[in-house]
Amino acid sequence: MSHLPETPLSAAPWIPSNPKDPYKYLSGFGSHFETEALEGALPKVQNSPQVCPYKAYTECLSGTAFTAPRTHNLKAWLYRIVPSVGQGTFKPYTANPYITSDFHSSDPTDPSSVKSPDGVYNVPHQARWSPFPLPEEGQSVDFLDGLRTVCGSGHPASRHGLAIHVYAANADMKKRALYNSDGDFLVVPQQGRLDITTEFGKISVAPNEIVVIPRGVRFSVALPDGPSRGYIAECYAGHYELPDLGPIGANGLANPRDFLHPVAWFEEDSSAWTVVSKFGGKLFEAELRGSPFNVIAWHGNYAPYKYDLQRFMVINTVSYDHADPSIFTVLTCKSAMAGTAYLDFVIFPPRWGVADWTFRPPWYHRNSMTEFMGLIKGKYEAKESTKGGGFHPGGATLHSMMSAHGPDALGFEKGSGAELHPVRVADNTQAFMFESYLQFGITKWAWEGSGARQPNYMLDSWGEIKPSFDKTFKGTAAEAMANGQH
Ligand SMILES: O=C(O)Cc1cc(O)ccc1O
Ligand SMILES: [Fe+2]
Repeated sequence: MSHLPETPLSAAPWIPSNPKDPYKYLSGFGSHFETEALEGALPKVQNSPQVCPYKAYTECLSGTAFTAPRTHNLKAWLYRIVPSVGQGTFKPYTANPYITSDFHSSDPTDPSSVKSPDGVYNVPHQARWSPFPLPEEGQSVDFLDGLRTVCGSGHPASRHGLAIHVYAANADMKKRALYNSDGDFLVVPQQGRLDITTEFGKISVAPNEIVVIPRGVRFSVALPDGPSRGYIAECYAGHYELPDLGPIGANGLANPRDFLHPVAWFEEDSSAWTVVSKFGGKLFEAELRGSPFNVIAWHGNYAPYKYDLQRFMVINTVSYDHADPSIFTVLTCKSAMAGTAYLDFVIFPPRWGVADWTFRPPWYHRNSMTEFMGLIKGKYEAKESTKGGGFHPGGATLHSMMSAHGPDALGFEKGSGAELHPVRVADNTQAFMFESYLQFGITKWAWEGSGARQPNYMLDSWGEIKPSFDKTFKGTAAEAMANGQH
């Protein structure tokens, strides 16, 4: 019997991840765009004429220091009905106390408890969470109030580190806009589309797509599909870039033309709005004189963008061994250390598995990097066991630097007994990893407040692993060699 699918994959239709997306986009990672919602709204030639077309105000939004090298310099020029200074005084926003950037205990060796005085857990424990809870029926929670910090490292004040958040919401943000002073938000929806109005225009993003909202960009989220959930990686340092391709060549992985930026869109609304700034990990609110979405035209290379993960061109072995997961890097936020990321965004997309003589699932390992994983849909290879809850869409795992992990007992059994035909791996699934060279602290909400952490994850996954040590067995590779296959 053939192990190949009955319908050839090449005959299957290409279905985009977001077929209902109503918006138009500008394509190209890092391009310098021009877009106007009113014809002639962009000043010709210069950035700041004495009086702008339509008597708009000029405003510059920079994503890097003025003096950053040209290859990394990011900025946008916005032409708006009123400038962003049309705002009241900031005061603390207290409705959501679950966002933080305090990740390091002052006494990590506290012998009485692994819990630090500020409620952060700095522990090497392998952790797994069942799907994070959605708002209960009768509750009305928008994207802003549904944000929860799970873990992170460093602090935005020194522009070093990152935070990982999840969101769970069931209501639109209405006349509230959020911007992040601390870093870029990389949003990975897991359930429900996000209809995001930004200063730069509108973006629709569905599960299996991602969206990046850069530092400073004001946005408001509506939920056309109702209850929504997802993950966010926030980098306090630089910005997300496409990874270098090295010997892969000029093409492959995430291709630049598949990154989509909004076209200018504005509304004339002078009623009272609220703007919320995340600043130093805390939230502050101020009144706005009118909608912040009043930009009639913009140009530049600093703008939000989205990407359909289905467009990722997957590269992997066609000979032997399990390749390092860095081959699946979509975006990276580099540190100053060569080849070492603050944060790599890595996916585990549908693909063919063809490796000969090989244990095909991931190997057991202890990584010098920290690995946070989430699941958008389907299941993740090598996590076969559902004991204690399993790894499900909307859940997460954290394997901190040097903390041992790998296939669970059942995953090992299946992987070491599998017939090595070409097989489809991860069809209709999408797992992802936020991988970082930093050590993470885990928030009190994630550890105990969410109710989602699986306390016996280690034993449930790996407790049944037993030695099958056999002094006479020379290994499958030796067998293959003896048969002249290796
Ligand atoms: O731990 C994990 O499941 C992520 C992972 C996947 C893989 O294929 C190789 C290494 C790795 O850390
Ligand atoms: Fe790993």
